[in-house]
Amino acid sequence: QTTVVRRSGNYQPCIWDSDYVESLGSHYVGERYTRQAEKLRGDVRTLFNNTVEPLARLELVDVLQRLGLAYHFEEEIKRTLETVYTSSNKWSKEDLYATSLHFRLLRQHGYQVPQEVFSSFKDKMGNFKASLCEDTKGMLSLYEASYLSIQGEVILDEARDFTSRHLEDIKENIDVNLAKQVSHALELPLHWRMLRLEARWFVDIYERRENMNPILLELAKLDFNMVQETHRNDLRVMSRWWTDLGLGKKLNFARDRLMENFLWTVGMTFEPQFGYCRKMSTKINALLTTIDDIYDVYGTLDELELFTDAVERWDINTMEQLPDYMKICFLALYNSVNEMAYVALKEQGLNIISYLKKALADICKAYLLEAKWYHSGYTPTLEEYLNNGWISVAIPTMLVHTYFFMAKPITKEALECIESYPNIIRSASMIIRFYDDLGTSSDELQRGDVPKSIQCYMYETGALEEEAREHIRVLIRDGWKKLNEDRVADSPFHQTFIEAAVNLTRLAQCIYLHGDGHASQDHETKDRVLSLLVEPIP
Ligand SMILES: CC1(C)[C@@H]2CC[C@@]1(C)[C@@H](OP(=O)([O-])OP(=O)([O-])[O-])C2
Ligand SMILES: [Mg+2]
Ligand SMILES: [Mg+2]
Ligand SMILES: [Mg+2]
Ligand SMILES: [Mg+2]
Ligand SMILES: [Mg+2]
Repeated sequence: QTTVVRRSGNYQPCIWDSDYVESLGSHYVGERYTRQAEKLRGDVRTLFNNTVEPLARLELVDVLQRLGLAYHFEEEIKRTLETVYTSSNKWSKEDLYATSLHFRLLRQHGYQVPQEVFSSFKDKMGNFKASLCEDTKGMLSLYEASYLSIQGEVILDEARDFTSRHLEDIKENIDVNLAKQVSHALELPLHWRMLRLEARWFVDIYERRENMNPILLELAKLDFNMVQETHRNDLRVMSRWWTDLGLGKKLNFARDRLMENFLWTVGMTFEPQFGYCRKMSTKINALLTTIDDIYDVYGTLDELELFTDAVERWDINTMEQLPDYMKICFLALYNSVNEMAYVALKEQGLNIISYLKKALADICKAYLLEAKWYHSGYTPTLEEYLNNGWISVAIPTMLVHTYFFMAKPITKEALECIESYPNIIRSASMIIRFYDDLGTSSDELQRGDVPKSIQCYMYETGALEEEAREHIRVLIRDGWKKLNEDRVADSPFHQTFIEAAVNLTRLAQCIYLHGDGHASQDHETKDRVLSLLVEPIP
């Protein structure tokens, strides 16, 4: 019996004490708040009906979206955009701000708007007119609109480069609020931002606007705090589940990150009605995080083969062949996933076990291939790595489960294409693989892990690390163009699921923006948890 030398994740212990999480108070519950919110929503509907000028209506739509209130006014927004779209011939050709706002909102909601609407802002040489630089609001609006581009739209690429370059300079001599919005946008375009974080940030910006509407501000704060309350309730339940499950304590080589696994689900769908989806997705995320560490850090190749076989067979009797640490993980997975299947059978009369089992087997096989590469010292080509990496980043498995936690009803058409992973899942997963590697590969390589996209590219081309990172950032930008196409394409999935895939991509971007926000819980991720889940807006 050779002594097995096992690597360790060197992960920090969990900073969120479960007693603290489970003691998080309830503030915004009860009739008083629901009645107040209802009244304010009525006032906003009146405001909508009294706003007739098309540009003002679009600005109201934009503010409602940024404040996180759009989900209450989907009908009003749909009607507004429909009207604007059918009268697009009346758009002013001179006003860059208005044209960009029209373009961004219509594309965001799936309307086909040609990039040529911006041609009138170019000079006879085909460049964007230098005079546009005086119009900061217009330049900012064009910058944001350019991120709704799909592949091959040269005018929008030029618009992105033109505005990025000039917005860097002009932010000196403009009013402080607008300057804040410019630097916020340059850090990350609106289209890529996590909705809840953006709402939290924009409330503070909106409050300082001279033309702000106090009804919108009051509703934005109240709704944010009431939604945060529902998230806190979901979190408390899942913290209790994780503590009772005891997996984080038993397998102390793996990440114990219940809070972050929950945060992923809030990023995916924040609306109160999707509490079940957040809770079940938290279970899947927590189990996959643990299994990822079994494959990446702890398991020997023989053991990993056994675990992969057990998941593929989905047969409780295969447990006997597993080492103890895998027995408890397999049984936790088996019980949790079968319970999810039970709920679908009870509520919708469908046996979905084969779909869940396939998604789990696919990821274990992807994990195993990476482990084989690592243990044999093989560095795959970037293409080889990515063909496996879009699955091993766990997003396809997570989204297949999310579909079943969200869909009412689960449809035959969706079942037929979910198994082969539709484009929306593939493009979101690929981008998240890139974000994950940018954020986690330095630590992963230190502890010993398969070469990641950055290292594969360096190995294949001889590029330096910074060049390789820049290449990955270009692939992310191109990935978003693909995602922009997939998010509006015909599909058997309802828009909430499509948006969940896009939101997961946005969440990954912010988790990994400054390193491994999933494993290292302090700094950015801690502030985010506090502002999103703990501290109400005063
Ligand atoms: C939920 C997840 C996206 C999935 C499991 C934990 C993650 C945060 C990520 O963790 P990581 O170890 O960086 O994945 P990988 O690099 O080993 O694929 C992969
Ligand atoms: Mg919504
Ligand atoms: Mg642990
Ligand atoms: Mg890993
Ligand atoms: Mg891994
Ligand atoms: Mg990683």
